Amino acid sequence: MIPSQPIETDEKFIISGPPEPANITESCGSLGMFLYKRLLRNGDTTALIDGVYSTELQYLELLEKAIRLAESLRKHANLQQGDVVGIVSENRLEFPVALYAAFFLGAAVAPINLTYTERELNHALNLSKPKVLFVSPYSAERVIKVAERNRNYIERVFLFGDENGFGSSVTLYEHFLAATSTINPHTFVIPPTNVDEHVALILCSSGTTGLPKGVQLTQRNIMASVSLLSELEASFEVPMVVLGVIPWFHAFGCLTLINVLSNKLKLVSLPKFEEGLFLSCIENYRCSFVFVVPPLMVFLAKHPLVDSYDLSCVNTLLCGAAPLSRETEELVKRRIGVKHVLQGYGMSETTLAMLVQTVECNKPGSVGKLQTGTKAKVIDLETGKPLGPNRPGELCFQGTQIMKGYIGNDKATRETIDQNGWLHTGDIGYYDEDYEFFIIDRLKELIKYKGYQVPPAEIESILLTNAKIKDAGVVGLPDELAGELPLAFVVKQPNVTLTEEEVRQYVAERTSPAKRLHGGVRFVEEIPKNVSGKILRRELRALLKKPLAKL
Ligand SMILES: Nc1ncnc2c1ncn2[C@@H]1O[C@H](COP(=O)(O)OP(=O)(O)OP(=O)(O)O)[C@@H](O)[C@H]1O
Ligand SMILES: O=C(O)[C@H]1CSC(c2nc3ccc(O)cc3s2)=N1
Ligand SMILES: [Mg+2]
Repeated sequence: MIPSQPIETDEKFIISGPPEPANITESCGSLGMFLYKRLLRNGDTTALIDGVYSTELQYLELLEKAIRLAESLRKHANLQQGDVVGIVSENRLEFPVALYAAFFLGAAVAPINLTYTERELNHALNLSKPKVLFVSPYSAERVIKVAERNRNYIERVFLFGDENGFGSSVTLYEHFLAATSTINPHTFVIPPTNVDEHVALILCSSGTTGLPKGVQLTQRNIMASVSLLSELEASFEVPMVVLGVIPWFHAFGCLTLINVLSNKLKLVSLPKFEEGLFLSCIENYRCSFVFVVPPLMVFLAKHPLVDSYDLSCVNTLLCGAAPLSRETEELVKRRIGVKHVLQGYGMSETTLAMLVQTVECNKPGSVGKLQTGTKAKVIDLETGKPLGPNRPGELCFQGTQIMKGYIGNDKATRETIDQNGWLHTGDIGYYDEDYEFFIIDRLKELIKYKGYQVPPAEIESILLTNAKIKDAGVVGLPDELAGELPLAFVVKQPNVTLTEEEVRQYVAERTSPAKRLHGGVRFVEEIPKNVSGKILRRELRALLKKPLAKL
């Protein structure tokens, strides 16, 4: 039977981003040389400012310290190309020195969350098996305990800061750095590598849907991601002073740090998010560009403290890592007068953003268009066939930012990257006729109500528009008849009265029947989230199993 319509070829619905800038990597031969050249080019301008102590690091100082540390690691810690360096620390000026020293030696870096418990630290360290560890005083006690149990691969522990309260089990980073005070940065040899094979970063995914995975990013992945800010920078009318509060042990923060340092920008670092410190840092250092995650946008939209600071210096907020509603975006724009809120979408597995809005393309609620050197398709959840515009399905990507694979877990790698090199994200979204993408939610987290697939993020965004609600998290309450019932955990604003019926009514007036809170409302003190701003819905589902507190 001859089809009445031309059969839609798969190729028709493969979307390609702009070509990658010419020979971005060929001329360097290694990530180390690529980064070395950019630090050298940036000269003695300020690279980093510690937002708490106001100490500064110039680009050439960073280069000289990183080279000296690399030489010390090579000479006195026997660190070689292909070894792994662990960094368990908050954002502080020694972090990029250790990061770049490892890159100059052709070693891989495993940044690890310093707030991890001993159990989590043990899991993360056994993924990457670092030969040497750099630790912050804030995490040293726990890390040293775990390191002592893993001396079969951890040979040295270096301590940031200027006091060593841990005896001979650690070496002060400052003393180790001083061990080679005379090295000439211009004579240090950075070995060539195979940029496509050589692992540069081993990142822990956020652990939102289970135990964090060890995501291996190659040197090419990192180099390919650097173009993100160079393109954005070109379109900004003000010099970019970037606030770095996103943790550098996470993909979003670490790759943003490398992006900033590769594009001659100035980064003000904060060790963690504290409301007053965050706002005073923006005001004091006149930060014009702030990377944020949605909880920080909700803070800027709703917290009274924001009115006590002058944030008129902020030109652009660049938000990602979790769903951001257009309502929250509008509230922030109106309240602090920021010129641009640009969303982006990425995964640890995609190095940095795959999709990012620009000044020219930023429809409300969209996460923007495809990055350079990247292809995308949206596939039907049943058939796996690529879909056309405005048809929701699973987002899949190919390109120079796609990870090498999960360390020590070929099975999980094969389940994520298919035999044609497509990375299956597990995220549901669509693209419109202008090829701007919209994220709906995670496949794993959709609530199945009577055959409908209800995205929790959509109900959460509606709840956040209620002035009496400070935060919200929505999950499915298991139900024999319906499958699951949408249920909201709600944090009230201080000193407000709000009843369950009011909340149910508020949502019912704004949604179709399937998306209403058939499972009810639970008032809680806070919504559990990880440091990259994602709601830990598995912890909310665990609360459902606990008996309701007696009234
Ligand atoms: N702009 C965005 N809008 C909605 N979701 C986003 C956005 N950016 C990132 N995400 C979510 O974050 C996920 C990537 O996060 P990350 O790699 O840090 O680990 P995770 O997927 O949260 O945790 P794990 O893989 O360990 O369960 C994406 O798969 C997507 O679900
Ligand atoms: O979701 C995550 O955990 C991380 C992995 S990297 C990433 C993002 N990267 C960018 C870069 C620019 C931007 O505007 C948003 C994001 S989200 N998200
Ligand atoms: Mg994930």
